[in-house]
Amino acid sequence: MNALELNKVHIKRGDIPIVHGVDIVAKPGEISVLLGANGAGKTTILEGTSGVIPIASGDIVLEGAQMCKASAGHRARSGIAHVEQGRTIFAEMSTEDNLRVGLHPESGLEQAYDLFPELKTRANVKSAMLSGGEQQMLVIARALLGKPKVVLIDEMSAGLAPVVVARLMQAVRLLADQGLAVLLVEQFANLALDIGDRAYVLRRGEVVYDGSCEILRNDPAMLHHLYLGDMEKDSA
Ligand SMILES: Nc1ncnc2c1ncn2[C@@H]1O[C@H](COP(=O)(O)OP(=O)(O)OP(=O)(O)O)[C@@H](O)[C@H]1O
Repeated sequence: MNALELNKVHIKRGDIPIVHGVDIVAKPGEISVLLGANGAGKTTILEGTSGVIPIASGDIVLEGAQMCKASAGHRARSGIAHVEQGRTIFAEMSTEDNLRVGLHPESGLEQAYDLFPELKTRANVKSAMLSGGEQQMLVIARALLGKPKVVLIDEMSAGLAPVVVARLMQAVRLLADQGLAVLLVEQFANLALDIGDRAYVLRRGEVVYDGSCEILRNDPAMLHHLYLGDMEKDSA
């Protein structure tokens, strides 16, 4: 069964239609990668899915249960974790206290420290003092401790050094290998395609590619064309 399904989802920002009837799935054990140029609507889709913003129409289904009328809190408790852009930490609190905020009653902190041993060595440090990469590890680990069924990750690599991004990508792959469904929005398409299973390319709010990551990884010209589409014609 799919962990998460978006069926014919339309989303507006104010009165402006941004996302036009997208179908997206995320399966347990897999990474679905959502790619597209700036402004294509990737963040809007994640926010509509987690309930940060409402959707105009369509269905959001989590393990067979309709979510589109549920509050953001209900969706989170039901198993949709959203790692938003911008690394939202409680800066004055220690790493460990930040992790405890997300802790499911049946979880311990070990899962976070197993995934990112780096955080254990920084457990008692005020999280404002962590590096950008460590802060990103912290927000991903915190999302994990709520025992989600699907995790939505938005541009985790923003502003980080390539070696740190590679470390994060490896950890996300591990999460999927442990059975989680992941929907990953990423600016570095090639890195995401390296770890992903299924890819979606979004252009101006529409899915213009839905298929394997491998095909796109092996065809950079196709990827380029999917990103730019008729903008190439527009500028010709
Ligand atoms: N809060 C908002 N109010 C109004 N319009 C918005 C808002 N946030 C985003 N938009 C518009 O919605 C469209 C899609 O934005 P979105 O952030 O979803 O794209 P994206 O694909 O995630 O882009 P990026 O890679 O730059 O983050 C853009 O035209 C953007 O200007």
